[in-house]
Amino acid sequence: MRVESTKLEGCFIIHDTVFGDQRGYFFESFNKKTFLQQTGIDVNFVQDNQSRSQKGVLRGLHFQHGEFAQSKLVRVLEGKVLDIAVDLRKKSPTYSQHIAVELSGESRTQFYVPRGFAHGFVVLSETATFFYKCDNYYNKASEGGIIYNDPELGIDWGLPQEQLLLSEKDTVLPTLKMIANELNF
Ligand SMILES: Cc1cn([C@H]2C[C@H](O)[C@@H](COP(=O)(O)OP(=O)(O)O[C@H]3O[C@@H](C)C(=O)[C@@H](O)[C@H]3O)O2)c(=O)[nH]c1=O
Repeated sequence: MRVESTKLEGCFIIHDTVFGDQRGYFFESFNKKTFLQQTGIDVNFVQDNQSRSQKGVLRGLHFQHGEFAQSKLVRVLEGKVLDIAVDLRKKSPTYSQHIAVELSGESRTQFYVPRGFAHGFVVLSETATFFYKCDNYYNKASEGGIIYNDPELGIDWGLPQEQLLLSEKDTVLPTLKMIANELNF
């Protein structure tokens, strides 16, 4: 496992060590001890999620407030996505900045998004199966979100607007400025 730091403190890109042979391949997709050694984070994942989406589907930008804040280790099993994390930690020097990471079934790259970030992704391939581990349980009442096209965030999602497909809920999310006072990360 090789861990790459990013411009946003606490966000890591993870390249796994893959063993290939005539049967196919093998790799450890998560190892708590190695993860701690390489990142310094003693994470305790309690929930795994999987979703499948067609091209142009944009899920996000999502987070959970307060005691239900979640860190996520995300990856793509099949297909290709552009994954986005936005820093919502008020005291962070990179507050409101984001990072974009391409994840695919082929590269098997993983992305660790710590608590205090909004997260979202858009599907670039015909379909994509997205898988992620979370260190806190889903809690509907704690759900928060930021609109994907917040002009102050200026995220380039890599696809033309007319190709994007969002849930109804995700089309009416507020801008970061509108909810900045409620954030307590
Ligand atoms: C996220 C989640 C949703 N659900 C339910 C609620 C709802 O009925 C259905 C679909 O939920 P959503 O529309 O919120 O799913 P989705 O838009 O895929 O939400 C996810 O988006 C990505 C970007 C994230 O970062 C995740 O944390 C999560 O917020 O699944 C759960 O039961 N458990 C969960 O952990």
